[in-house]
Amino acid sequence: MGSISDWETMKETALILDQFQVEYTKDVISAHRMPAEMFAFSENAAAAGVKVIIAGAGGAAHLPGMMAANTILPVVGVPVQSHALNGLDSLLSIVQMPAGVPVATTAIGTAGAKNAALLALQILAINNKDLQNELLTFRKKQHDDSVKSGEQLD
Ligand SMILES: Nc1c(C(=O)O)ncn1[C@@H]1O[C@H](COP(=O)(O)O)[C@@H](O)[C@H]1O
Repeated sequence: MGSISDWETMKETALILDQFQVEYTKDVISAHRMPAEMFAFSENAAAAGVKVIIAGAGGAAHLPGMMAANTILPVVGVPVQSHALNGLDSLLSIVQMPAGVPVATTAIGTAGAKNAALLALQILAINNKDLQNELLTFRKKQHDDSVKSGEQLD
């Protein structure tokens, strides 16, 4: 994430990765404030065994795009809700990548942070049958909880 102030949002990503017991690292690496560290991380990530990068940032959210510029690992960008523009600035900064350097952009805020984890897990599950089954169980629980919530209206 671009700042520790993003943690309130990005902890939702971590909670889901914890739930699936997937190994990950979390850190503050800002393209704007820490360009050398951002460059080193994204350039070395694949060799270090990273499979997917999730980058959350707000405002002029260049971090996901700059990470994506330095690696061919899939990058999932989470637009953190900003105060001034409610995250529309974050969303547009992340989603409007030029052709050739994709960033998979989620919804703004905590829904996006959760979906970033789930999308990363789905990418990892392509070659992992156990993870596929865990994701199917997750979806089934979500389905059953939704059905139950409707039944409470009866
Ligand atoms: N968008 C970026 C980048 C970047 O893209 O490199 N670095 C920090 N930031 C964002 O600035 C916002 C305010 O940061 P502070 O709260 O630290 O002032 C955060 O949402 C962060 O992601």
